Amino acid sequence: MLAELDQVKKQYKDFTLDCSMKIQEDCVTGLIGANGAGKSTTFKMLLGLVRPDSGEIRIFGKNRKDLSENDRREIGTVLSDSFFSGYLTVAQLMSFMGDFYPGFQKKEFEKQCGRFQLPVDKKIKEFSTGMKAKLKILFAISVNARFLILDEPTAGLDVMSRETILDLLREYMEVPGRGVLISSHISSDLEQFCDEIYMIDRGKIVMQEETDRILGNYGVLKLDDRSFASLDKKYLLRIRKEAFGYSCLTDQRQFYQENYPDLTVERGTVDQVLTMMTKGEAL
Ligand SMILES: Nc1ncnc2c1ncn2[C@@H]1O[C@H](COP(=O)(O)OP(=O)(O)OP(=O)(O)O)[C@@H](O)[C@H]1O
Repeated sequence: MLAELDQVKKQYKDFTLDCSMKIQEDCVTGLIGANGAGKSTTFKMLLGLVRPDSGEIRIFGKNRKDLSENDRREIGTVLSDSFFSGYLTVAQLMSFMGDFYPGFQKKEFEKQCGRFQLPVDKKIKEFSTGMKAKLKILFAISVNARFLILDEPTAGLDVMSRETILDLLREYMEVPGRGVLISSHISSDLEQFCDEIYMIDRGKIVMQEETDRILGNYGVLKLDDRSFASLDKKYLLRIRKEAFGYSCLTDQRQFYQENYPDLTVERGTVDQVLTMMTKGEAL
């Protein structure tokens, strides 16, 4: 296990976070939720930047305070803008990265900069948003950490740049024993990339599921009032009143497809499932 949050709680004035998660090796774990749902607070607690009020956080099986220097170097994260002095060039930054991160692979990093057309002799302040995002991910990957914690690494990027970054992360995951925790409010990113998805809503984890199971077994039924009244509801997770009748979320799509061939049963996308889990009602 790379990391575990066990009933971790944090209270702000009008916000309560109450979160349990497990992040496994060889697995990309996604945290998805609306703005203000608690994603960044969860990440900050994992990184030791926010102290939880209660609960336990373990990284590599240890409490944060027991992590060795080497353990800490095994955690890669997207560096904040403030880390990069905009007046430096990538070449200048590269020259001292090795002092901070002994695992920094300069040659590989340089190669990747070429591949992603990041000019090493241009000042970072002159980079576009997409170039900066790629640079940050490249740095995070190049320190050769076992565990990457990436809070919205694709935020503000166009489709092409997002794809590039996801490709980079896929390559990173080819080495056994590694793992990534990533958040995004773009659910299609997570759908393509994550093995396991946690959904967070107003500080609570409302669902945890393998992506393959979401895409393979979940579905949304669209029914009028009469069909809804006669429906077997035992496999419904959430229902939502609509103008036409009801939308219902199930994790047994096949059951409804086989037993109600006339019903409209849509394949569950991560986005649909999140919407139903957060806006629908439990039965
Ligand atoms: N230091 C703080 N003091 C008070 N409230 C805070 C603090 N940090 C976060 N919050 C509140 O906690 C809630 C969750 O914020 P958080 O940044 O974790 O959400 P998020 O899911 O990352 O959102 P976004 O997608 O917008 O980044 C918000 O209501 C926010 O106002």
